[in-house]
Amino acid sequence: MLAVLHSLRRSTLLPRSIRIRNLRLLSSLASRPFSTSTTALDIVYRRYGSTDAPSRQNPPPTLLPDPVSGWPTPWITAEDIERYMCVLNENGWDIRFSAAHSKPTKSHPSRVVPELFKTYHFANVEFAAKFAEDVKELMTEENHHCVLHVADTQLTIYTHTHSARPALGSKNAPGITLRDVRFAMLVDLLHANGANDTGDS
Ligand SMILES: C[C@H](O)[C@H](O)[C@H]1CNC2=NC(N)=NC(=O)C2=N1
Repeated sequence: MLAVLHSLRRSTLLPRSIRIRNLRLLSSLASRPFSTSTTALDIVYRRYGSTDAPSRQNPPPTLLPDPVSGWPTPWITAEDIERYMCVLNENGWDIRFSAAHSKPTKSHPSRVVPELFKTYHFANVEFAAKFAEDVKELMTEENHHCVLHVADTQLTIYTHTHSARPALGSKNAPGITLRDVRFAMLVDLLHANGANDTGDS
């Protein structure tokens, strides 16, 4: 790494501005511990500064929401979005509005709802299918049910909470709650823990 720094400093091929920017970039990389891959766990820990190796058994105490009890569950608040969504988004989760997975009710046979979703990529169909089975087990453990869409070597997970309500509203309305945030993080931890054997790309 240092050799690269020296060669860049000497190279006159690059305009001075790019040379300096590259040097700053490289020196910052050189000073940081070299990580081979950034998994969900790394991002979570880098953000919260824990040093011990995380695992599903001991997820980061600062970030993973506690299990939520009772229904309807309040929607996530603006503070929740600030605290959780940036990390989830860094880990590949996004939000969309769709009626595809809403649970039909008498008053709403079909309803557009917000849902968290993420697509995982695997080296082959078997790994994708195995991970889908692991996620189904997690659904049972958490008593929280999401939609899995397996397409060849890709697995997309959609989650929202059917029995939910706006934090301060009175009527129930499906939405994204801390149940979904917790579930998404547990799936990422499951994936990060199993990354070596699912061969995900
Ligand atoms: C009675 C049962 O515990 C509830 O219906 C649970 C089951 N799993 C669930 N899963 C999801 N995604 N939303 C819910 O509101 C929900 N409710």
